[in-house]
Amino acid sequence: MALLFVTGNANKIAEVRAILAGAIALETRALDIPEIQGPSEEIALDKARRAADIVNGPVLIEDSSLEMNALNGLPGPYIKPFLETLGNQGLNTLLAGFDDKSATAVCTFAFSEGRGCEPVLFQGRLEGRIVPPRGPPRFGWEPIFEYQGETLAEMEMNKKNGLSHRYRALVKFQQWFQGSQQVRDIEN
Ligand SMILES: O=c1nc[nH]c2c1ncn2[C@H]1C[C@H](O)[C@@H](COP(=O)(O)OP(=O)(O)OP(=O)(O)O)O1
Ligand SMILES: [Mg+2]
Repeated sequence: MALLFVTGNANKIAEVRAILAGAIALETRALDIPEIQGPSEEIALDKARRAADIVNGPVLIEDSSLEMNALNGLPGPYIKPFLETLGNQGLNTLLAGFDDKSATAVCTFAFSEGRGCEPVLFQGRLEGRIVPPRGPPRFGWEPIFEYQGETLAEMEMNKKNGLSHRYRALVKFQQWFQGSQQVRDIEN
């Protein structure tokens, strides 16, 4: 049976499909679920509970955040409204007064078995730095997040999908999910 990935973001779907490369069959549903305030982990747990309530079955969701170290981790999970309001140039300006441009991209997946089931979390982190935009504006803050000399926007998709915060989180999820399916096969 296909796993339902709930997100309103088409770029996330494309990346998750490319990273899983068919290892887990995926269905998707575009729901824009309200997000609480708080740490990424709490946001992801709450998003998964709401998604499981809506679809009344097993769901996978993810929450992405961008932590700027000079700002003690802000914007963090609030990166989406910051990006929408300031743009990539404005996100650079936030760090204008600091020498420390380092930042961490964080991807937190949450999987719930269904209504009333406590979700399980899987997190991946990628450390880089914030730079003036370079590369095509394909997806979000890719043009300003530099990793080993290249912005994510300058990278080949395959390369990003083999090292990203999302890849690192999905490796953990895939290992856990396939293990839990095997246990189920033995039990059934
Ligand atoms: O790899 C990435 N490279 C560049 N930008 C990225 C990436 N991953 C997320 N982003 C952006 C999209 C959104 O502006 C924010 C996360 O917000 P976030 O709430 O997790 O995503 P969303 O609302 O677009 O979709 P969803 O329906 O899954 O919540 O960071
Ligand atoms: Mg969102």
